[in-house]
Amino acid sequence: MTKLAVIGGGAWGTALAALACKAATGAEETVLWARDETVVETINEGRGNPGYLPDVSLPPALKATADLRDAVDGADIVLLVTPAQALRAVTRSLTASLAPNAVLVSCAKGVEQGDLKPMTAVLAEEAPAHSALVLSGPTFAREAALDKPTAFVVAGGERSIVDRVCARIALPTFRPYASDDVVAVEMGGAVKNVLAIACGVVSGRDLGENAKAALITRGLAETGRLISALGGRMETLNGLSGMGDLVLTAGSLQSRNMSLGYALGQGKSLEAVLGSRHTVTEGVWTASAITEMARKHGVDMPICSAVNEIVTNGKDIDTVIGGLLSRPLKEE
Ligand SMILES: NC(=O)c1ccc[n+]([C@@H]2O[C@H](COP(=O)([O-])OP(=O)(O)OC[C@H]3O[C@@H](n4cnc5c(N)ncnc54)[C@H](O)[C@@H]3O)[C@@H](O)[C@H]2O)c1
Ligand SMILES: O=P(O)(O)OC[C@H](O)CO
Repeated sequence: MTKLAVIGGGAWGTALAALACKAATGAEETVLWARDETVVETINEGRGNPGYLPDVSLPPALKATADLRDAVDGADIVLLVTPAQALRAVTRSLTASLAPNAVLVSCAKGVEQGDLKPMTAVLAEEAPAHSALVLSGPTFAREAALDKPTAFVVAGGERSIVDRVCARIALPTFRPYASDDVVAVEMGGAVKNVLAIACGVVSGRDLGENAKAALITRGLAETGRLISALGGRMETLNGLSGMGDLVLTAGSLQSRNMSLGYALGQGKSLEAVLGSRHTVTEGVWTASAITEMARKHGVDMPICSAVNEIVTNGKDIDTVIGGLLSRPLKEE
């Protein structure tokens, strides 16, 4: 018997656990850890996870637990699906219970504030004896959980381990692609959340489709500069975890990042928008980390810094947009 544990009972954790359960053969177990006992009870009683994935029924074989040790005990694959800023603390509290062969897969999209660490670097620091992989791509949890066709990337340094994770979770409607470019895969997912906020602001301010296309394209260019500086490859940025996820997230009000930007663009305050939701909007927390990272590596990221001015420093949106538009002319 092998076991896959999913850590985090929010929208994406629940969707991944449901999909992994559907992909399991008879000899494979799937367990979901959620810190909230009510979520655990509701899942185990077969009533789904309505607070995070309304109207999605979960496979009866999916078992949830609020006991972290129980969840990871004997697991050979552990998917970590908490918000990015919580990943270190959660990983630290489960490391001692990991099986020696456990592989850790970050499914969070963000960069740690303060230390400016990508998620696999956090995993490597907290659990150095275990392989650290990343799973990312254009994946709205609800669509994936409803078995709508979804493709994504699993990246890691050792191909046989990446292939093992892909094989365990693959379904006809949930297609993993393997990659060895961990840096580009995780940075593409982290930066797109910040850019999606910018696209939301543009839509909310009614600045037009031309402006949105320009933001997406120039946003990809600045993501590419950061990825190159960190040692990742541009061709990865052109794939599912880069362009694919940016196009998805920046183009849909289903996205929490895009819709937050939209509300800001319409004049709502950040506090009011965040106060009205119980789920994470990663770009708000990653904007400052990306801006600092860019500064540290001497990379020009004007759109991410503009978002940071708005969400971290509370600058007036029109002043920030004016600043972006009055930058010196340059080559593409
Ligand atoms: N929802 C999606 O469509 C989607 C898709 C791909 C990737 N992601 C990424 O997955 C990560 C999780 O997103 P989500 O949509 O599941 O978020 P969510 O807000 O729906 O759920 C977050 C979960 O983490 C738990 N949590 C919050 N703080 C915690 C802490 N300090 N310690 C332990 N648990 C904590 C919450 O109780 C909740 O169960 C994010 O990085 C997000 O960018 C989300
Ligand atoms: O709702 P968002 O903005 O957190 O986006 C969810 C996923 O990351 C889309 O791939």
